Amino acid sequence: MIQLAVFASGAGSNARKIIEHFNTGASTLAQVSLVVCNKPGAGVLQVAADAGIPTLVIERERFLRGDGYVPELQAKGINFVVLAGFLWKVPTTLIDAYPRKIVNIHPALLPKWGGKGMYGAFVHQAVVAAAEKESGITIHYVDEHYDHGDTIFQASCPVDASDTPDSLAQKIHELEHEHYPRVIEQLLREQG
Ligand SMILES: Nc1nc2c(c(=O)[nH]1)N[C@@H](CN(C=O)c1ccc(C(=O)N[C@@H](CCC(=O)O)C(=O)O)cc1)CN2
Ligand SMILES: NCC(=O)N[C@@H]1O[C@H](COP(=O)([O-])[O-])[C@@H](O)[C@H]1O
Repeated sequence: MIQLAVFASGAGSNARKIIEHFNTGASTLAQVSLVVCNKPGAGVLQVAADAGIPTLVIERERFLRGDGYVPELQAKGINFVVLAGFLWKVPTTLIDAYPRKIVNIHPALLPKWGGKGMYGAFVHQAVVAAAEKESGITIHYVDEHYDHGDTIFQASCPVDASDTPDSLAQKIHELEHEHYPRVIEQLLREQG
């Protein structure tokens, strides 16, 4: 069975949906066996604890300029890494250890509204301020740059004149929860 590590920094609603998909019998292909977080006290740590999944809280210097915690991931038999609201740049040490095995979800239709500083509410604020007519999600491979890796999947939603960053965030979360677990499963099947 494929062992997934989910990396997250915040509330963990996507992590929860991914855990529900892979760890409650819906999938025999893979399981989430580790949740990695860079923010002590983040909600995703409670999501993991509630699901009985081990957690690893990482430190900035070692992650960004050290070994990227690759030894820990390998010791736990991790085969594939899923970023779900993780807010640090993944270093090349980790990318090189998991080629085409690290994916991310971005809450906009890349290549627009991506890059450094474009995360969480900042994305929705920019999209609404620009009076975009649509937004959506992008699931992509992770390379050494922010939001630059090959696109795997996109889904869109309308942005109405009445939308606020919060109402748009709600629409985006619904798209994420609907598609991310299924896209991961499909990708794992295709990779074989
Ligand atoms: N090597 C890569 N690492 C990461 C990617 C990626 O595509 N390649 N995606 C991000 C997720 N992300 C957008 O989807 C993203 C997250 C955070 C930032 C950002 O600007 N972060 C701040 C720090 C924020 C904090 O520490 O609280 C920064 O770098 O100054 C941009 C995009 C995950 N990693
Ligand atoms: N650029 C990265 C980024 O903004 N990621 C976004 O962080 C949120 C995490 O929510 P969650 O903690 O409830 O899953 C998600 O909307 C995800 O797309």
